[in-house]
Order: sequence, then structure tokens, then C-alpha cells
Amino acid sequence: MRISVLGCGYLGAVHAACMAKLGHEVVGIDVDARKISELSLAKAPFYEPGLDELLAEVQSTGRLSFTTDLSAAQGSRVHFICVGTPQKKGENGADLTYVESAVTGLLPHLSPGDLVVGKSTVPVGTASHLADRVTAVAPDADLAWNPEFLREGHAVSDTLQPDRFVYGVANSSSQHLTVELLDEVYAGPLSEGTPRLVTDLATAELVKTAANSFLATKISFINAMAELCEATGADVTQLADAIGMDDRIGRKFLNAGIGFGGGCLPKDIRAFMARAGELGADQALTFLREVDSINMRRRSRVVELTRALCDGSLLGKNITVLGASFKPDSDDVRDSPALSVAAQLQLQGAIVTVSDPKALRNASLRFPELQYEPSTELAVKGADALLLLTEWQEYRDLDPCELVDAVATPRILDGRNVLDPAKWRAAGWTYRGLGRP
Ligand SMILES: NC(=O)c1ccc[n+]([C@@H]2O[C@H](COP(=O)([O-])OP(=O)(O)OC[C@H]3O[C@@H](n4cnc5c(N)ncnc54)[C@H](O)[C@@H]3O)[C@@H](O)[C@H]2O)c1
Ligand SMILES: O=c1ccn([C@@H]2O[C@H](COP(=O)(O)OP(=O)(O)O[C@H]3O[C@H](CO)[C@@H](O)[C@H](O)[C@H]3O)[C@@H](O)[C@H]2O)c(=O)[nH]1
Repeated sequence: MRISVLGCGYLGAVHAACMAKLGHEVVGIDVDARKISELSLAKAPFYEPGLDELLAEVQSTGRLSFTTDLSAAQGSRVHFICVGTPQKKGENGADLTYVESAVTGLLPHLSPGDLVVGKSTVPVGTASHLADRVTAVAPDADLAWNPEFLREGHAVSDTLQPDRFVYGVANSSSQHLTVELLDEVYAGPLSEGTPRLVTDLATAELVKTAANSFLATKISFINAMAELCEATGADVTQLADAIGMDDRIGRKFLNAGIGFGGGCLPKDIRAFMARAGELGADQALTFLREVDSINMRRRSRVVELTRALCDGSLLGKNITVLGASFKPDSDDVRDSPALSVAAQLQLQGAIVTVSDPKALRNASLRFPELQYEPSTELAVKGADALLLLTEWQEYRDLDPCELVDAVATPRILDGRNVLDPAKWRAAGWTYRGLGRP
């Protein structure tokens, strides 16, 4: 099937490559000429494990191409909308200008029988409004909402082997054709047993924001427990292991630390609250305000703990921050807790050096005032304290005995609770975890 993908960022570039891998003929379209020229050379414009290899593989088949020319969408049967929906400046709500302009640009290129499929995360009600816009101009075309649940760092496998598909479809006479078309798009994973749920448009939109809200709540719950552990001398890691053994709770997403960031969870819970307010249902989501504030409190807590670790003063202290991306195996620094902590420490007088295996280019664009050093060995040299804030494997594997002579004072704050405190203490370090004695 011929497919177009509008928006080739973290979601769309992976989606386009994966659709080609499933055997479809795909054109990826983006307004960003730099991204398109890199993708045309089979090079991912961001770091995502396995994506460069997949792009090279599918581009060699001739089934995948990229362009900035929206008219290339003409002739595709299915058009995926994968453009950004960031938080509006100074407000909680989602900025839908990119979605609106992508749909506006697409309308003249639609043919009868075409299907527009939204994958971007949008406030509930957006899909029905966009469906009206599509059918007003192209009465024989349809719109469905098919939210995406991939995680950065695992984006390729999450797209090819998702936990489930959700098809939000409009209540129309062509509903069964829409479902059949989506089944044809996803025939590969469906034949391997991936479940699919067919819902109305509003439910599909809500499934996505509810899932991210639940994940954010789980993280803030364990971080609230970490605050209590800090107040009582208990150990939040053991607590998470113990409650996580209950099948009804589960151990996943119970890692306490400096909290969640990225281009999704923080802005999605805020947009959800804003939309609930517009719908007169804001009371239903007041708990998300608490989820957000517990999360932001973690960042200030790390700054305070670093000050305490540095004998009560940050002024002139050399602090090395290990990790810049919002999570390991990604170069994405959107709302990165690590960079937010690094910037706060610098503002309070510390001399901060940030290191990261992949994210330094993005980090230096966003925080040009910080110092960056790609080599871990050089970054830690002469440090008064190390802060492990993004748990890349190479930081988990650091040898405390090898490192102890490189730093000025052997102090480490483990912001992700991934190091073995006994091993670090035995090597002469002052070790601090979060919510750990
Ligand atoms: N990143 C993820 O892991 C992920 C996962 C699931 C859902 N989502 C959702 O997917 C959407 C995209 O997120 P992202 O992380 O890929 O964002 P992104 O910023 O990486 O990519 C968005 C892309 O859309 C392009 N764009 C903007 N306007 C356009 C237009 N009119 N026509 C064509 N392209 C246009 C931008 O140039 C950019 O390359 C968001 O709604 C997000 O919430 C993201
Ligand atoms: O136990 C945990 C798990 C995660 N995190 C943090 O939470 C954030 C988000 O992590 P994760 O959810 O793995 O990353 P994303 O790639 O942002 O994926 C989320 O957001 C995407 C965009 O909506 C969804 O598609 C995914 O299903 C959803 O997991 C990161 O900062 C993590 O460090 C924790 O602090 N503790």
C-alpha cells in the first residue's frame, strides 16, 4: 500500500521506516529541510538505536523516500499525521498549530477513499474537529485516530511489535472500511497476535493521555515514597521491589529518582489538565497537579542534596553531571531533568560540566551557558562531586576504584539509584542515593 507520513521527528521518522519494513511504499514528508536531507541519505536526524540500520535496509529496497514537498502525499491511500503537539508557551494546553497546518496542507491532495490517520498526541475532541474538516473538503475520505505508544530508545521494536493497536473511528457508514484499511496497514504485527481495539475517536484520544497520565502517576507515587523514605531512613528501592511483587501493582515504572522528563509525559499531563478545565471537568484531574509538583520537587531536591554533599556551599564547586538526555539510549533533551538540575546548580554558583554519550549537541543548543565534555574521563577530572542523572549503561558500569583518584573529592549523588552503594563506599566514596539511607 502507498502511505504518506507527515512529520518525520522522533515518532514519524521511525513510523515511516517501520511501515516500509512492513512492505508498504512510504513517503515521509517534513517542513524541516535539514531532517529530510539527512533522512534521504538514510541517516536518522536523532539518535535512536537501530534506526540508521533500518533506514539503510528499507531505503535500499526503494520503498522509502523523503521530501519537503507535500504534494508527494497525492496517490497515497493512508496519510499518517505525526507532527508535534508541544506545550503552548506560558500555558498548560497543547499547541495544535502544527496538526492544523499539516491537515490544511494535506486537504488538496486527498482522493476519494483516502484515510487520514492521526498518531500525534492531541487533546480529546481534536480528532472529531479534524474529521469534520476532512469530510467537508473530501466527502469520500475519512479520518481515524490511532495513538502511538512507542518509547524513545525502543522506538523501532515498539512500532513493529506494539502491545496493542487502538483504532479510533468515526461513527459513519464507512467505519468497517476504515478498520479494514488499518488492518491492511498493520497486517504483519496483527498476524503475529498483536491485539487491536476499535473505539470511537474520543476514546482513542483519551486512551493515549490516560496511559501517559498513569505512567506519570506511578513515577510520582514512588518519588513521593522516596520523600518519606528520606524522612525516615527507609529504602525506596527495597520498597519498590516489595510492592512491585504484587501482580496488581507490578515493578515497572517504580524507579524512584530525579523524576520524569521528555517530550511526552510532562506536557501530556499538563495538556490533559488544561483540556479537562475546558470541558468543565477539571476536578477529575486535580491529582495530576500533584503528580507534576512531586516531579518538579525532585529536581530541587537534587540541588539541595548536592549542596549538602558539598559541605553546604555550591559556590565555585566543580560539579560533573553525567547524563544530559531525559533518559538513556536517546539524544532527546526536551524537559530533561538532568539539564534542568545542571542549569540550577550553575545559577547557584557551581562550575558545572555535563557529559553524555549522545545528547551533547542538543544539550548545548538548549543550554549554551553550560560547559560540555564528551569524554567521561576528562569530565570527572578534578570534580568536587559527581551527579549521575541519566542512567546510560556506561555510567552504570563505572568502576569506583578506577575513578577515585581522578576526582578532587570522591562524592557521588546517584540520581537514578542504579549504583551499588556498598561498592562505592568501599572504594572510598561518599555515596548519596535518592530515598535510600
Ligand atoms: N517522541 C515520542 O516518543 C512519541 C511517542 C508517541 C507519541 N508522540 C507524539 O507524536 C507527536 C510528534 O512527536 P515527536 O516527538 O515526533 O516530535 P518532533 O518534534 O520530534 O517531530 C515533529 C515533526 O513534525 C514536523 N512538522 C511540523 N509541522 C509540520 C507540517 N505542517 N508538515 C510536516 N511536518 C511538520 C517538524 O518539523 C518535526 O520534524 C507528538 O504529538 C507527540 O506527543 C511522540
Ligand atoms: O520508573 C521510572 C520510569 C521512567 N522514569 C522517567 O520517566 C521519563 C519517561 O520515560 P519513558 O516513558 O520510558 O519514555 P518516553 O519515551 O517519554 O515514553 C513515554 O511517552 C511516550 C510519548 O507519549 C509514550 O508513547 C510512551 O508509551 C511513554 O512511556 C524518563 O525521564 C524516565 O527517566 C522514571 O523516572 N522512573
